[in-house]
Amino acid sequence: MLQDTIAAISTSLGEAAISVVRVSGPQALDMARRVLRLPAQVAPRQACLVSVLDATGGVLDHGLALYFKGPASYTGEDVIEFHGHGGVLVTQRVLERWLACGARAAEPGEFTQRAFLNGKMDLTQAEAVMDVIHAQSTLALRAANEQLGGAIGRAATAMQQQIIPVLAHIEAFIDFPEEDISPETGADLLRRIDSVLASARQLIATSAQGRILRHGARTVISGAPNVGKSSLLNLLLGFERAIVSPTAGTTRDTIEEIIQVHGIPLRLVDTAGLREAGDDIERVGIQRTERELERADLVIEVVDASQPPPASQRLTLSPELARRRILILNKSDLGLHPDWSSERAAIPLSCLDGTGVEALRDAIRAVIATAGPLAADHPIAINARHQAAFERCAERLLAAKAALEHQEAPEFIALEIREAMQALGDVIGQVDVERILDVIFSTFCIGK
Ligand SMILES: Nc1nc2c(c(=O)[nH]1)N(C=O)[C@@H](CNc1ccc(C(=O)N[C@@H](CCC(=O)O)C(=O)O)cc1)CN2
Ligand SMILES: Nc1nc2c(ncn2[C@@H]2O[C@H](COP(=O)(O)OP(=O)(O)OP(=O)(O)O)[C@@H](O)[C@H]2O)c(=O)[nH]1
Ligand SMILES: [Mg+2]
Repeated sequence: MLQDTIAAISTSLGEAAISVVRVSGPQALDMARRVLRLPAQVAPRQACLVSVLDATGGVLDHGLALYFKGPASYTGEDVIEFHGHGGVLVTQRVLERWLACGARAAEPGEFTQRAFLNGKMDLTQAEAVMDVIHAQSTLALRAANEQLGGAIGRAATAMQQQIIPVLAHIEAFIDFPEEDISPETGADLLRRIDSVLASARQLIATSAQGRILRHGARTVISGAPNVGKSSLLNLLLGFERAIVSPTAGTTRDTIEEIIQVHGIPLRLVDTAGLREAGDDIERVGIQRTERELERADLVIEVVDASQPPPASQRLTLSPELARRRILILNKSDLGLHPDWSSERAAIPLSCLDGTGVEALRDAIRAVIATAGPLAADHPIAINARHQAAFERCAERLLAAKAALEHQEAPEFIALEIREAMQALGDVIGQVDVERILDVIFSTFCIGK
């Protein structure tokens, strides 16, 4: 299957200064001799200025060709890159030339999949490639680069290295059924298992941060109509995204935007003000608000603090969510009504003059940090797939511990430990690869 040669436009299609068409596979250089006007000798990794020829020998484009001789390439195969002019039509025509000369259009993620299959990177590194591309904040990018550098793969491998001697030890007892595992040996094995368990738990603890860094912390701005929710969204965004007006019920649908606060990506959701609904549209808007609140990582509750606290209309949040709520006393430029002074943790703010925005940013960072270690001091942040695998590993290790403590048959203990090993292998893509590969690479961009 790896015998064919694939080609794709690796840059995004739209008018740009340059674009890259990338080709990988055993026929890459032969095809290049037909598609490009190449010199007789092509030195690997040396850019040369060439023309792309159409079927009749006419010129389609001029650009730079790069030849990477396998295995010293991204995919581990022979790779040719053509860096041409970044027009939509010209780039598509260049790709068509490669296809006409026998290349196959690459599937999404296929270049990186080949890099993985050829041993250029482990599975966590392959996943990190898309994390780097998707990163929307400094911390997300740092965590992605850490993973691309192999940090998670190394952690999983180190855990496997710790388990291997335990497994070897227990398997030795399978071969000598007359011997029992001595209490000292048992205690030593338990200690080693515990140490791997501790590593697994440490990594699992980074998954909440991982989700926030990859997908953004879902931050719902909510409150009664007209308190300034949309004004706050606009203020945080830095431009007038949402319509602001003195009419209550201006925002009817939820509005989502991504911002970065102290390096953390936030998915900000502006909502329809919560009140007894006036019409059907408003009722649907309010239902959406309630749904958003259910899955929020953070709630910014806005009140008009120039007015006394309303009798009703304040949010009722689950205790869990209440800990992740920030109360904003908006319209502080009009003077704060004294009845709000009992709200000690609340932040006075004005969307008109910008007072309080820094205090809000700091509060957001503090609340997000309660979800787990921040990437700044601990750049490892695992994804949901790694989390599931590390959890499976921890479960199997716990089962192995229990079996060891109850002096069960070594065959049984070994089975549990082998499954823990396999879970770690899944993280880096060592075993049973086919099952997970398609799922991962199908989410890639074409040409990556
Ligand atoms: N033009 C271009 N830019 C790119 C890529 C690419 O494929 N082409 N990349 C692709 O996504 C990323 C860079 N990643 C790369 C990783 C390895 C190799 C490579 O040639 N590796 C060889 C040689 C290593 C070396 O010289 O030290 C190897 O691993 O053997 C190239 C790009 C981002 N920028
Ligand atoms: N004085 C003052 N007025 C503000 C402030 N923030 C918002 N306003 C005004 O309050 C009114 C309502 O603002 P919006 O941002 O539309 O309020 P909202 O909460 O999104 O309202 P709905 O979408 O209708 O629920 C507008 O006239 C804003 O100009 C503030 O900090 N100070
Ligand atoms: Mg609004």
